[in-house]
Amino acid sequence: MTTWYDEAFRPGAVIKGKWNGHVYVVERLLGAGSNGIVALVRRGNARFALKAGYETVDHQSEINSLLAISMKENSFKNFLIDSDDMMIQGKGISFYVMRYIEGVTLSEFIHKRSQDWIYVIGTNLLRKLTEIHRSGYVFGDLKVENMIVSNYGDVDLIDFGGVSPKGRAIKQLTEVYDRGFWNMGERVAEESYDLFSFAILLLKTLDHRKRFAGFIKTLPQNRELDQLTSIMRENPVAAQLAPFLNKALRGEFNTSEEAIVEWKKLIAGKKVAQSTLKMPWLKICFAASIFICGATIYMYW
Ligand SMILES: Nc1ncnc2c1ncn2[C@@H]1O[C@H](COP(=O)(O)OP(=O)(O)OP(=O)(O)O)[C@@H](O)[C@H]1O
Repeated sequence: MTTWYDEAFRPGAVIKGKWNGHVYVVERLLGAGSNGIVALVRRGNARFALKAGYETVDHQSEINSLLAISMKENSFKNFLIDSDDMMIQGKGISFYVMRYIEGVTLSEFIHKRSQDWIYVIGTNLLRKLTEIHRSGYVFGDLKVENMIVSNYGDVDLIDFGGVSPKGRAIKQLTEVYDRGFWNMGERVAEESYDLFSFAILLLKTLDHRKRFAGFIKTLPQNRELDQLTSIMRENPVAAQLAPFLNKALRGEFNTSEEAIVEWKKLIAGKKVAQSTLKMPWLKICFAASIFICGATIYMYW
């Protein structure tokens, strides 16, 4: 069965905003989730990610949250490019256009490079959370799938469907990242809610035994913090981060500003292994030296 988006999001399809009149050409689909469908689009020479929502009310609330956190002078400024409606089969579908972020998931990044990168990525992610918290909001649905990591451990958050004003109920969550699931606190939009998910995200990424798939199936009365602390005992990087992770899991940080200070103290002096840093210039020099050597041999032979 074909759906409205198969036609609207096929490569080469043209999407025209009803109100702002901007024209986008679809390059390819980037992904589809429970709230909407995201495509890589082109306007002139620029590339963007365009997200069309399944439910107008939820979609509008996602745009409002994104607008609210991008009001301040922070890294979310200019993330939202356009928001409009498109007409498909006589029906109005709302969409918004955002910066296109090239990168990979945190798990892929750590797998390709090394676990040491968690120190850099953790700092960058805490900075992002701090920016959102300063705007009076909480991210809500922090998880591996909702962030993109690029070259030097830069972090971008995507999917703002869970962003809630502080003090309100959490509106979108993913079980194992949710402190309510672990009986460790309420589902209220507090900075400590995001910091709990932050700790889970790091533990899930560092856990070689992939225990989280099993945690989902456990009965509520059997979910214990000890299941999480066992990961810290087994993984050397998680063990180093344990003082921070324990505090975040127990809700002992009131603010992300407080958390980032502690994080920085803990990771001071930790470096990313040189072998995992990409150094294109080194490869270029190496290739050039081989070429010069080859050319010299050829000329004097
Ligand atoms: N700005 C962006 N740049 C690049 N890729 C993006 C961007 N935004 C979203 N994507 C891709 O599209 C996919 C789906 O986006 P998104 O998570 O926003 O959808 P969703 O319906 O809200 O998902 P979920 O079911 O997790 O709530 C993402 O996993 C990501 O691969």
